Amino acid sequence: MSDTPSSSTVRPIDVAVGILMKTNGDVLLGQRPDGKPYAGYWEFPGGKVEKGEAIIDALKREMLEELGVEILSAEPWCGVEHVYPHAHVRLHFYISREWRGEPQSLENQAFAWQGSVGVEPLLPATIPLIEWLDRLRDRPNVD
Ligand SMILES: Nc1nc2c([nH]c(=O)n2[C@@H]2O[C@H](COP(=O)(O)OP(=O)(O)OP(=O)(O)O)[C@@H](O)[C@H]2O)c(=O)[nH]1
Repeated sequence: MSDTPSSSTVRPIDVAVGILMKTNGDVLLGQRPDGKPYAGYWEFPGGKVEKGEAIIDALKREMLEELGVEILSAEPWCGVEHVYPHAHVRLHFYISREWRGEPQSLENQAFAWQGSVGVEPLLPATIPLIEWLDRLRDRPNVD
C-alpha cells in the first residue's frame, strides 16, 4: 500500500471563482489554457486562494491578473467541492455585477459572454452551476 495520501483524503484546495454577470444576465466564461489540467475546458475565471489570503481578496486578485478587471462588489453565491484526479478542490463561487474595466485576455485564454451557456466542455464541477444560474435568471429578485 502506498503512503501517499490520495487527492480525496488531503485537505481541499480553496479556489475563488467569479461569475461576472451583465444586466441582461450574460456571464463570462474562459477556456483553460494549454499546460493546465483540463486544458480546453470552459470555466468561470478564478484561481487558487493563497496561504493567509481571504477568499474575496483572492477573487479580486485573480480577476485583475486574468482579466484586468477591478471587482467593485461581489456576493458569495455557493460552494462546491469536487475531487479530480489532480486535486481535491473547494470552489467558492461569487457573483459580481459591478466591476471596472473591459475583460481582456491577459493569460491568453479565449473568453465568451454567454446567456444560456452553450460552450463545451465545461469543467465537471462547474456543470451544475449552469442550471442554477438559469434558475437565478428566471427569478432575478430572489437570491
Ligand atoms: N477558475 C475555475 N476553476 C475551477 C472551476 N471549476 C473547477 O472545477 N475548477 C478547478 O479549480 C482549480 C483552479 O485551479 P487553477 O489551476 O485554475 O488555479 P490557478 O490559476 O491559481 O493555478 P496555478 O497558479 O496553479 O496555475 C482547478 O483544479 C480547476 O479544475 C471554475 O469554474 N473556475
